[in-house]
Amino acid sequence: MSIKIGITGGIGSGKSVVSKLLQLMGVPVYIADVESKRLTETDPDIRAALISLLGDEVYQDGKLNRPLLASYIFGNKDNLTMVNGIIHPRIKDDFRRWAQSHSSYPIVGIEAAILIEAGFTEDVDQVVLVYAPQEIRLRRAVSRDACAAEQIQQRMRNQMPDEDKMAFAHHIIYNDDKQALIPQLGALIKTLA
Ligand SMILES: CC(C)(COP(=O)(O)OP(=O)(O)OC[C@H]1O[C@@H](n2cnc3c(N)ncnc32)[C@H](O)[C@@H]1O)[C@@H](O)C(=O)NCCC(=O)NCCS
Ligand SMILES: Nc1ncnc2c1ncn2[C@@H]1O[C@H](COP(=O)(O)OP(=O)(O)OP(=O)(O)O)[C@@H](O)[C@H]1O
Repeated sequence: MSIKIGITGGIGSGKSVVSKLLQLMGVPVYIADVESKRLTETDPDIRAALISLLGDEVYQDGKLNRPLLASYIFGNKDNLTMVNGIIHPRIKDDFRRWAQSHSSYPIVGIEAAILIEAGFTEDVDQVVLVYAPQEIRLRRAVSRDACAAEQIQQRMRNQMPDEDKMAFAHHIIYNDDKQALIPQLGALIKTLA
């Protein structure tokens, strides 16, 4: 059985970069953002539940209306909780199956911004926090997504502050423009293996 690591960090922290590097270093990583995109479009139970909450327009030509869902959940905590309650159990089941099918690897990972908030920590052995100060995260996310700072800040308000996530982390990878990532990840793999 593999050691399962949960890779987390708020929006713009650099989780995707860290996950890509880990994959290059031989660690398969389940990317929750990508898989949740797949599941929201293919899982009939998720589709039915989202349509009953938001109406038919939440899907357009079979594709999820992402701006509509985003404005529904990021502006209202109750809506966020409801939608998370529909999608997260499915991601958990899917990750369990995926981990089983990758059990020959010594280490596997799951990358999720809201690993801790969504209770995915129960399904992993160790939590790895990718940390960058909030102003760096905001700058990176704004330039990556070419969107307004306010839009990123709205998502940040719906995530636990990364400083609070430190209490749950077994390992912290600093992605703060001061420390290089590859040596930190090499040391992490050595510690885990
Ligand atoms: C709301 C949706 C449609 C917005 O889509 P969009 O293409 O604009 O953004 P994308 O999916 O690339 O997410 C970008 C970032 O937003 C943040 N985010 C997304 N969902 C959530 C959430 N439920 N709670 C807090 N932050 C979130 C994360 O930092 C994520 O990396 C989409 O994020 C979604 O379906 N979210 C619900 C599923 C979920 O919880 N995904 C996150 C798993 S980590
Ligand atoms: N060390 C770094 N140096 C320069 N740019 C970086 C660094 N780390 C990340 N970035 C850039 O910052 C942006 C955000 O990084 P990334 O997409 O990995 O964040 P994330 O934590 O996965 O965010 P999200 O929660 O939105 O998925 C990307 O455009 C990425 O290329």
